[in-house]
Amino acid sequence: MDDLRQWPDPVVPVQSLSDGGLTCIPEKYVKPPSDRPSLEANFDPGLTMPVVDLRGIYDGSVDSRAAMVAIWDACKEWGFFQVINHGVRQDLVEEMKGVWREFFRRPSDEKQGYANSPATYEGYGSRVGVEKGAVLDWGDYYFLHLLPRSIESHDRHWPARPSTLRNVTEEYGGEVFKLCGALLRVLSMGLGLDEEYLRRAFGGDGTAACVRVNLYPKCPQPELTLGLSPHSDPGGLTVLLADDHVEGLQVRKDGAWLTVRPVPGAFIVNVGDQIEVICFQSPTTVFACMTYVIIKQESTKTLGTKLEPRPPMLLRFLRNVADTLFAILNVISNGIYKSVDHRVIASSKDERLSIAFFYNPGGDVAIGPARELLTPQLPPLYPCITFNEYRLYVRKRGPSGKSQMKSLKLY
Ligand SMILES: O=C(O)CCC(=O)C(=O)O
Ligand SMILES: [Fe+2]
Repeated sequence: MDDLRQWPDPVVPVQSLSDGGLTCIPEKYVKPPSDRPSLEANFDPGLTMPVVDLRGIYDGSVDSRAAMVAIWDACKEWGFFQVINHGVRQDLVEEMKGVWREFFRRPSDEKQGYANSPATYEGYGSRVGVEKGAVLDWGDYYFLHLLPRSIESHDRHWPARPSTLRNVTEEYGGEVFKLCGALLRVLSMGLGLDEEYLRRAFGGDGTAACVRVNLYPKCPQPELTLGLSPHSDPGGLTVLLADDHVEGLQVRKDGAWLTVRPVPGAFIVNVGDQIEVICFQSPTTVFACMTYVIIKQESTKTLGTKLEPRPPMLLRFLRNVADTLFAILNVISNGIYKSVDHRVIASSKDERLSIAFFYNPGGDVAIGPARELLTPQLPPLYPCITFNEYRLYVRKRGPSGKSQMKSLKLY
């Protein structure tokens, strides 16, 4: 059993490395060549993530049907979209960014007083997963539970300074929570389900929410590392407030990594694993997922033993075939909302701040494919397990490094 009370190696905040004025990044942040980002040609102007105006959904002042269709399509094709006129006050958004920037500027000793452990991740941290000697990401974060009240982070996990941080974060969390409720109604309707379906499936009043504030300090060698490794979000829906000035988020689209250009004042929304689990599984998707998992597992097993009886190039080729097959067949099946891999690249120019709000099922709520969407001929693709079990399984795998992060999805 992994010891979840402490990290396997001493944790050094990336901020302290960056402030120290390094010209080279330490070895343990250097990714293997196949995982390194290409810093050019990763923005395709012909392929931009949909931006949806939510005005009509709130007040009926414009036709909301077009916005709903845009959201349904985006969830199937991208797993991501941006929203404008989202109902969260802009001054609150600015305050939220302000208090967290201020926190990260506090003295290092003060921040270390909130250092987190892998048991709950609450507090100030810099790594994910407890695998000893793992290649690390170039980023620090602060993680807090907001809801339900019964698991809201204890007072000791909340930074005392700046003094307005807690109030602002809770108010912001409350507003974004409402936005997620509205979005879940739209997503339920897109599946032909009753509009409260997904909200109920997530546990109604027991629905959970947490926030992860990410700080990616300036990096002297962004071509060798990543701010955040590829992963899909394990929960329900994520609402990301991205930095106004520094880009960094990349989304996997048809096998390529595309850099997202955040629209000013917008949130970036993405579908998490639990929504994909609930969605309808068409036979084509089942076939695609099975093929994908089998090839992927085989190649991981072989790589995992370090025997490498086959040359790594062949394995990489097989993985690419699996990824491509998965992408193509998913497009053909066109029937589900997808939880899509994303990652963050580091920047040599400036630090980047992002605030991810996670709307998750209650920990004890069992999530499985919607029965209403299954027929006897259509077996469910995913097992029905509680979100806590899912998280435990995820955590046991130790999310670090690309292949492990990618294998976190429970098929
Ligand atoms: O910083 C970003 O743009 C993405 C953050 C993210 O994916 C996460 O916190 O799960
Ligand atoms: Fe994420």
